[in-house]
Amino acid sequence: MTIVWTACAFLSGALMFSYWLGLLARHNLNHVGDGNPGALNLWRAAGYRTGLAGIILDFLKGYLVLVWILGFSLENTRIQGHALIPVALAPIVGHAFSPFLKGRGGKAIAVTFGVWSALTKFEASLALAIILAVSMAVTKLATRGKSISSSADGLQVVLGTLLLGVYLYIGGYVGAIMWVWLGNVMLIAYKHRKELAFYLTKKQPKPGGE
Ligand SMILES: O=P(O)(O)OC[C@H](O)CO
Repeated sequence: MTIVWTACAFLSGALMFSYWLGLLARHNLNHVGDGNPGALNLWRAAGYRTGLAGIILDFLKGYLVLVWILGFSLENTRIQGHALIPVALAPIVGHAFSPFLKGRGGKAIAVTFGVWSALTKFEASLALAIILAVSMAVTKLATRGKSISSSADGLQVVLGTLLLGVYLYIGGYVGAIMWVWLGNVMLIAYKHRKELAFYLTKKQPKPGGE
């Protein structure tokens, strides 16, 4: 049954709501900002109302499918032990490599929040949101309010997801949850590889996503 649940979770994650909302508003997100088919570029292209709808739908496709499969509590879920790992990672993989976009997909930030909200009853998502907010506030202070590069944005997201692991570990999370976190970090780092590469090559990533 794990394969069936993983497939359902993957399919839900693969639904590219922000990209499709962009098309409905006559914008191809591949040509907006950094080309990521996510809610930030939808917001830029189609305004805050459509952008918010994209954030909510991209969040819910990770949250609702896992609540449906796992229930509201991991203690009483039908998915036991390490079977949780592929099921929980599937919505993130689905968004990151969506077959609806020929495997290209997005950076998987919004769906990551949805997944952690389902796994930890919002606790880890709140922690990640606070980590990212503090990191952005510190950066704003350090740069005296100047807007920062997409590389710096990407680095913050990757470091924030890494720090989430420290929070989870200190919070007593063990076993499958920590493997889900590790898989999540690797996926987020891979999807931000061009931004991270800047710190090695000093070449800014070109607009156009992948
Ligand atoms: O990570 P995504 O693809 O959900 O997109 C969310 C934001 O647009 C990323 O900045």
